[in-house]
Amino acid sequence: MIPRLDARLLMARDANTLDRLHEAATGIGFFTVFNTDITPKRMHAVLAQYRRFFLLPEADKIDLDMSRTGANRGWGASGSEQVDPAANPDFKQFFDSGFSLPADDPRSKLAVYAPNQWPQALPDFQSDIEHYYDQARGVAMDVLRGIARAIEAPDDYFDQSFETPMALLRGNYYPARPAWATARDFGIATHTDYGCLTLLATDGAPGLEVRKRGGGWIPVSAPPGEFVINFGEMMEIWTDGLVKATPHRVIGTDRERISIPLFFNPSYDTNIAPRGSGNTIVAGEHLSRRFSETYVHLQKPR
Ligand SMILES: O=C(O)CCC(=O)C(=O)O
Ligand SMILES: [Fe+2]
Repeated sequence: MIPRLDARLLMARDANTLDRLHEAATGIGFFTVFNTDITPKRMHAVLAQYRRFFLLPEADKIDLDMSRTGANRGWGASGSEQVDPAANPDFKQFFDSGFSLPADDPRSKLAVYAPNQWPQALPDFQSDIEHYYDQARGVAMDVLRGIARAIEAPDDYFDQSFETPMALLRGNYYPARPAWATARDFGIATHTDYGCLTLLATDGAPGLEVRKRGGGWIPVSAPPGEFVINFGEMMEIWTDGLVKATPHRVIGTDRERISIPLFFNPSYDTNIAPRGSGNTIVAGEHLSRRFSETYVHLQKPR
């Protein structure tokens, strides 16, 4: 049901793989890729870094708590994000890092380019995660070049929009579903991602479910080294609805789970209005609005 694509064939512009990419992007909005340059061994090491972080005592994480620092970098405690206004805040924890601009760049004051915040208790965490961030962006850009081809744009159509990407790398930690959880409680409630493309690594534990057109849910899982890819709201807008931003969720099981999405968002000033429409929709404004709707500490009283 969810197509599995070979990254090597995608890079080689294999016709059948491009056809399946087109079908996945314009249909279910999800697929997986294997055979990228990021090996399973590398992925296990990155997953282990995030696991170490999440298992730190609260006292080692509290200084990085976004609801205290106001930054959108660092630690999000359980209950700090509410992606669906009809559900309770998510019970997952997360850790965010992303693209920072040098202090002399006027855009460095924007929250989407804020400086990263790293845990002092884990000496190798920063370098390992920064390295993975570079690797993951490389894979995401390769897939976008395939998408450009699939929507009959030049292969490098998206490239210039990702020179200073608001790309956010997140580690999600889902504990086993708590005993107190009700029907309104989720690891992450139903949502669409905000950006262009999400490259998701997981520890292999099941939990992710993708909404089918016409209703129902499809479970999706991938072992370390295989990536789940989906598209976000900006891509759906940009392609005038051709590429689909599909709702998805994690209810949570009796097992803990770690997932690592790279939200591959373009540069702040990118115009994501439909190609050829003559309109302007600023990517950074869309992203900032979605953050202010879903981060509990930024939400306005309703
Ligand atoms: O953990 C997952 O499988 C999905 C996470 C997700 O949808 C998100 O962080 O936006
Ligand atoms: Fe998501």
